[in-house]
Amino acid sequence: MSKISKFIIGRLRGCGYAFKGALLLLKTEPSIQVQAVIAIIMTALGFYLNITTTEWILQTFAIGLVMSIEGLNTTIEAIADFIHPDFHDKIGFIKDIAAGAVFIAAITAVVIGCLIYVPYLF
Ligand SMILES: Nc1ncnc2c1ncn2[C@@H]1O[C@H](COP(=O)(O)OP(=O)(O)OP(=O)(O)O)[C@@H](O)[C@H]1O
Repeated sequence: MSKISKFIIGRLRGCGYAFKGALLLLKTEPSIQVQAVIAIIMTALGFYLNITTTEWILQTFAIGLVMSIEGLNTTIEAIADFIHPDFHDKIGFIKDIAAGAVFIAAITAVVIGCLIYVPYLF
């Protein structure tokens, strides 16, 4: 097999694992499930109010930002629980700052949502 074929097959396999990981997140993580439902509602609202292309870009970016950081937060929690299943201040700190990153992304998404939708609704 040529070098280029091996490279392409490797990348495709990597995409498969990543897709499997995204499905695992959606199937097992309640926070991601809630965010996915909110994303569907916001997408429906976007179509209903016929938002502009720029607004679609911002909304899509905000949804992707929150869900991907939530995925990383879940990963950090899983690693923390695996390497140190018992209570430890440092594990608490690690989990808290990971959750803090999700909070920052979520606030950013709410601000973007308000900037897009407030002018349409009021
Ligand atoms: N092993 C631990 N040692 C110290 N504090 C912990 C530990 N596990 C959890 N905590 C504290 O409890 C908080 C919640 O942790 P947990 O792992 O339940 O996160 P969660 O956001 O509720 O998770 P989930 O995504 O499963 O709902 C952490 O942010 C941390 O403050």
